[in-house]
Amino acid sequence: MRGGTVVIKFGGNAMVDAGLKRAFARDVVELWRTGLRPVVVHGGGPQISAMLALLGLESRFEAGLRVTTPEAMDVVRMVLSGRVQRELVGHINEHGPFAVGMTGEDAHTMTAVRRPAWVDGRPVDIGLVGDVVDVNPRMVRTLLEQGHIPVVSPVARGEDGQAYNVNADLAASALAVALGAERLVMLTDVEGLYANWPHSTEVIEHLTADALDGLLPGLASGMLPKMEGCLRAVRGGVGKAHVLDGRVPHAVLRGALGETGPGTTVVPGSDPARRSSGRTG
Ligand SMILES: Nc1ncnc2c1ncn2[C@@H]1O[C@H](COP(=O)(O)OP(=O)(O)O)[C@@H](O)[C@H]1O
Ligand SMILES: CC(=O)N[C@@H](CCC(=O)OP(=O)(O)O)C(=O)O
Repeated sequence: MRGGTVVIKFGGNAMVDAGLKRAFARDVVELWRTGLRPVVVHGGGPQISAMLALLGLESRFEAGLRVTTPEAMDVVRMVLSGRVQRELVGHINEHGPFAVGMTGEDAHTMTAVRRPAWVDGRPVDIGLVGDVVDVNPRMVRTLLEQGHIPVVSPVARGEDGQAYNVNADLAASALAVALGAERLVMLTDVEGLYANWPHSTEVIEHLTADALDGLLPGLASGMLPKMEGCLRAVRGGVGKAHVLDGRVPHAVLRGALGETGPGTTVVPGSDPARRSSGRTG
């Protein structure tokens, strides 16, 4: 294999459309054919919420993280690795024997500790939510060396053997660091990081790690773990992290191949942020 490793986070919100999922799978195989080594980490937040609702269980988030009871944890595991991952693996494998699904629990790939959410400067108990503290990338590397495309569900194992629900952005980031990935590409359902959201759709196109660090405390909901993931990635040695609109055809090709275009790119270092001329309102 010639190319470097690219970790791609495919968000649950970018996966709501069957056509988009098929197009994403085609693009990932295309990347593999160019010689890159794609690793997919998938989300599934909306799909988990839908299943919880069907079962009459509550969905509640604190600082962008799902409050996860033991009952909810069973549903998270079932939906992520029993449904969302299976579907994605199936779409990729329409093109050949490429994809192999696994979770962070497999071969102790991701070890997590229970994490609180920080709300108004105070820790809040959010149940079985994990922060990845150790990644053993051996299994993922073996799959890559065998010519496979790993598709990883964001569930990690605690030292106690307990399964923990990990935000997929943070799982992708931890894996990208451990693999020494060239890039981390996060596909979501907005054009990138908006400055002053929800009052404006002005995309911040370029951010250094230090500038992003300063912005993090002001970020809300799903963007908080995503940008925290980008920050951890570039500080951990990943060359670039992109947040791109997964609803746009071939966004993943653009991000992984390093072509410029709409979206937010985070790089290591400390220059100021650069913004596009988007709409404000
Ligand atoms: N500053 C921001 N810029 C863009 N989107 C934001 C911002 N703050 C919060 N959001 C919300 O974050 C969402 C993306 O995160 P999330 O719902 O977790 O998506 P994904 O499933 O792709 O991880 C957007 O749809 C938007 O509603
Ligand atoms: C702790 C936590 O919040 N875990 C997430 C895992 C899935 C995820 O991150 O999915 P998206 O990328 O689609 O948001 C959840 O339960 O929704």
